Amino acid sequence: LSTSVFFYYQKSNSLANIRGPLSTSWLYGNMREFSLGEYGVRAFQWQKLYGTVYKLMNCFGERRLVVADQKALQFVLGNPQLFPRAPEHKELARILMGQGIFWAEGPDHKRHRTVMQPSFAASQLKALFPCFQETARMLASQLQNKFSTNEENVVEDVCPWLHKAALDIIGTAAFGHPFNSLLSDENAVARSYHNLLADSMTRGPLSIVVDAILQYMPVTLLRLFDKLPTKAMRKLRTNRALTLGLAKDLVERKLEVLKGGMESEKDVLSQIVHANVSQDPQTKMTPVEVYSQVSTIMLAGEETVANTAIWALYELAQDPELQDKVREEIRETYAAAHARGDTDLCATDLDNMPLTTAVMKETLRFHPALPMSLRKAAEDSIVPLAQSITTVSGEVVNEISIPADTIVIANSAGYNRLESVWGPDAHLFNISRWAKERKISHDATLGMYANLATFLSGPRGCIGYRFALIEFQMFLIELLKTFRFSIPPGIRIKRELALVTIPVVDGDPTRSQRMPLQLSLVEE
Ligand code: HEM
Repeated sequence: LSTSVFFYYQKSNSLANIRGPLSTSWLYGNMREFSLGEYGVRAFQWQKLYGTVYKLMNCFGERRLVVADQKALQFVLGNPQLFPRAPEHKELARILMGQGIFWAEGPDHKRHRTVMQPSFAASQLKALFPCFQETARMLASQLQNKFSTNEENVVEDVCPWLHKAALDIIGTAAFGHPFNSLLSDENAVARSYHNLLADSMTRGPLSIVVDAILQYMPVTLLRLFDKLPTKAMRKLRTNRALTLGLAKDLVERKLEVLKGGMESEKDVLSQIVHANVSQDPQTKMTPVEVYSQVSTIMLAGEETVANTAIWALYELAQDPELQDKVREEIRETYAAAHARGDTDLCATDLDNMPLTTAVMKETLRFHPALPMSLRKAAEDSIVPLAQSITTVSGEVVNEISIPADTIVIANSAGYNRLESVWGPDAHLFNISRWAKERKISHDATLGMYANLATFLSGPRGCIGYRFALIEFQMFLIELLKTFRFSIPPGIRIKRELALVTIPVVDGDPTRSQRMPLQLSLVEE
């Protein structure tokens, strides 16, 4: 305890000169305003007031650092050995996804990444294009079934549909295993992912305090959390057991294909299993690690893409003119494919749709699925800043000292709204910023795609971002080709945080994930 108190005061002193909002509560600090209610409202106000790096009070007076500065983010995310995940967050990753790449740190993470990275290469994913296409079409066709004869429009919550479609794509493209969840609810593994994060990541004052207490617990005690008899933990345990069973079957099947000398299938997992078999015994992943990649890919790949596509539909539903323009681009792309003698689009057609791509980039900027990621300083560091900040004492500084044990909140949502990078309209959803003629500041580029922090950056940046982009684009193409979307009268949607940002209908006491949209059929 005395060591904790010593480090706590040491850390408090070094961060004392960084500005930030006053804490109104010793118990909650600023965390209720930061992470509860409509996500982002307060955080963006604070960023405007205090700059791209500011200090936040967590529970019991613990200070955290919120970082949206490009250079500082590059430094923190580019040096995972200096800024690993905190032990309690690593444990949460284990509870959710097992001992896969998301959980692994240091040389173990490098080992996982080396085996897995080639399976997510653009050339590999191109071969999987038909899986993306078929599922996106099935999604549109199932939604079409909601229209009974003569009905001009229907109001439908699009969340379950996008989640099922995202799961089905993971099934076929990532595992070569159809879940068919768009067709029926019979698959138990698929069912266990339904609302998994929204239901298990409780969003309330208690979760803030519990999260703060966890960091003072030894890992052995943290492990007991997994055994808690709560509804949320039971849901997570069931999900993990079912996914593990599936993972074992899948991996065994893929190993048999290899042993039988047959050509390996194209799906991501087959490629991973294949790559792992050919690895040096020192760098191979263990069977448990390979199984854990199944739950990791399921969770990391399903919730994120589904929510991103849901937010894109929300933005398009508010802008019928933009929707028509995108629909026209889709129609032209299909017409060009037919004109060259193809019956269908091919993967390279996706690269020639500037308007659709602009909608995707702007959605990823404006609604990052994971708005922040937490790291813990392993040692004292001096971190450079792209934009200087003014300290409490009035000094203007272009580097900051981050003491060991500080929790750093890598604020991707904040970076994606920086006026210095995105212009004075950074807080507006405006796809024209992606037009070629409008120059976006790239003083210090960040991220894996379009200078966005949405997929983060560095050695732990999203391994599946290319997969996500193809999937997202195919959803937009097939849905906009078939439907016009609008916001039903009297509905206001707000954004809440349940590890990922989810839509919630304002005033809904259940605060469940919902996005009711009005759909009408596009005339042929
Ligand atoms: C719009 C969709 C997506 C977004 C916004 C997104 C975002 C992210 C972010 C921010 C991280 C880093 C998280 C952290 O370190 O705290 C990450 C990691 C990861 N993502 Fe994605 N992701 C998306 C889609 C996907 C897809 C489709 C897959 C797989 C099919 C995937 C697989 C992964 C994996 C395995 C990691 C862990 C990488 C590592 O630790 O080395 N993601 N993603």
